Amino acid sequence: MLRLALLDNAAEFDKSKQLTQKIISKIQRASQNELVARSYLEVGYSYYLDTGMDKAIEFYNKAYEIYFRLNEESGLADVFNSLSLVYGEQGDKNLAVNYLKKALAIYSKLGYRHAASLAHYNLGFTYVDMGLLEEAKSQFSASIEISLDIDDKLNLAYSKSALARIFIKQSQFVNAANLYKESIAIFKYFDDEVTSFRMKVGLLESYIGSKDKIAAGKLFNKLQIDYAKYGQPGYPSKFLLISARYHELMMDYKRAFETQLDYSQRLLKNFDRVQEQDVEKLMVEFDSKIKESENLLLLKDNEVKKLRLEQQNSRLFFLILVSVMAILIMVVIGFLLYRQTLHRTRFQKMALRDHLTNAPNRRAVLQYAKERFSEARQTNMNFTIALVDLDHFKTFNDQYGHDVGDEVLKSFSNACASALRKQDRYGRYGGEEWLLVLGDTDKNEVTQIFNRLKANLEKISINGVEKPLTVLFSMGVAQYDPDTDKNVQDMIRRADSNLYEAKGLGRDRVIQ
Ligand SMILES: Nc1nc2c(ncn2[C@@H]2O[C@H](COP(=O)(O)OP(=O)(O)OP(=O)(O)O)[C@@H](O)[C@H]2O)c(=O)[nH]1
Repeated sequence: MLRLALLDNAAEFDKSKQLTQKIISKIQRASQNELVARSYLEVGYSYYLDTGMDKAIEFYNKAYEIYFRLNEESGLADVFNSLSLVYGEQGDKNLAVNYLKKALAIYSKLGYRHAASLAHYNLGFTYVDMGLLEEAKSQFSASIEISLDIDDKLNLAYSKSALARIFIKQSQFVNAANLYKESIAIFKYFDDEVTSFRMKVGLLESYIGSKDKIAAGKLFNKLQIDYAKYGQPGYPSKFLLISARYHELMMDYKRAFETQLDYSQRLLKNFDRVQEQDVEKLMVEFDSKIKESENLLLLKDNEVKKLRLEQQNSRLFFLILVSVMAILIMVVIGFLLYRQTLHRTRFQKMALRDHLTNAPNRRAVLQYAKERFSEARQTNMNFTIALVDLDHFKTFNDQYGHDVGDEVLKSFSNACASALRKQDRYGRYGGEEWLLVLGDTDKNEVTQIFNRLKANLEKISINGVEKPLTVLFSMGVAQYDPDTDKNVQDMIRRADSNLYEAKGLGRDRVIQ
């Protein structure tokens, strides 16, 4: 199953399909028990990642039949959750909502509060897509309430920022600003500067909305420095769009125009990368909004003519007015383009997070590793990857139940977040397997990171478990070697074989 996950991540879908067939034939020979149902879920998820939605539904339904026969409610809830993802992606939002509600009812009944808060969160986003903002608000509020109760800081921060976004849509800028501030404080606590930056852009948008020039000015200056650090070159960052609105607020129309133009050009380049289907949809809406823009242009044109008659001597004034009109049109067009991409960007973001631990998922961390790899090839800089696998993790599930196993995974994610340095990233790679991507790091520093992580996992308190638990893990490391590594998968294979060796030598160690 882990091999299947590795192939999915490496986008080696042909091999993944062969392996899938093998798993299916083995499953068919095995007895119809819970393990089989879990395997169907995994195979379904593999098809989902490869956009084989019909096959994904087929396997989720097989898992459903077994869980239904076994009367295994938590399994049923997982199936509903998975189905909601598929239908949400296919655009059937009503069905996605129905499945999420069913999963939520079960998680609430069983007291799986973490899973319930995530289901509220996902429901909130589905409602936003359907334009049901009040329903979305109550889902995000419920997610906030549970996250506060179970002290899940990350989910709390994400839910608050989602709620803030709705307040912005409803022009309740003071409420939005307060929520963004609370959310920023949490991301700072986790040292997550990149997400903090995104939230601060939301805060700036709130200040601009409430026309608070002083607060907006201070924040804008800070964000310009952050943008140089955390912005993606060439990408149509939302920060640019908000910057244009900021300059407009400050009546610096020239900069507003230039920034808006820069944003629009990046956005147009980005269109090449979106699917044809998305573009068609965008164009339909774009056309109708262009007509609105033309009407606006006509209106403004009349105004200009009138002003020209009244102020024929004032050439300068005329030029300023034309500039303002151009900016207005660009802002309207930019806003429409932004609305289209927002939808897609949010789903992309959700697709990059692990639902259980809130950590980056395997797709996200692998993408990051690939970027670091091509950077290292071009600049000859060093970088390191490490595969981490929890030791005897199955015994946590067997001894204390699946719920405690989930908590152990969350604790491991939190331990990673505090043990790693600013230049490092991590993500959940498989069930209890994690991938760390480390910046320029020698062997000694790898050992230090291993020890820091180990120290963080020495005494973990978990609700419902009397004594603190100690979580051990094994780590396999690979340094980038320009002579042998042709792609990041070569490095992962070497790290995997070191991990295998660490396990063979008795676990609880790092091999590099
Ligand atoms: N609670 C919980 N368990 C999971 C999750 N994903 C995978 N698992 C379980 O993790 C266990 C992994 O077990 P094994 O692959 O045998 O490995 P292990 O027990 O960690 O032993 P070693 O890796 O050999 O040290 C399986 O029982 C899976 O069911 C999850 O999201 N939550």
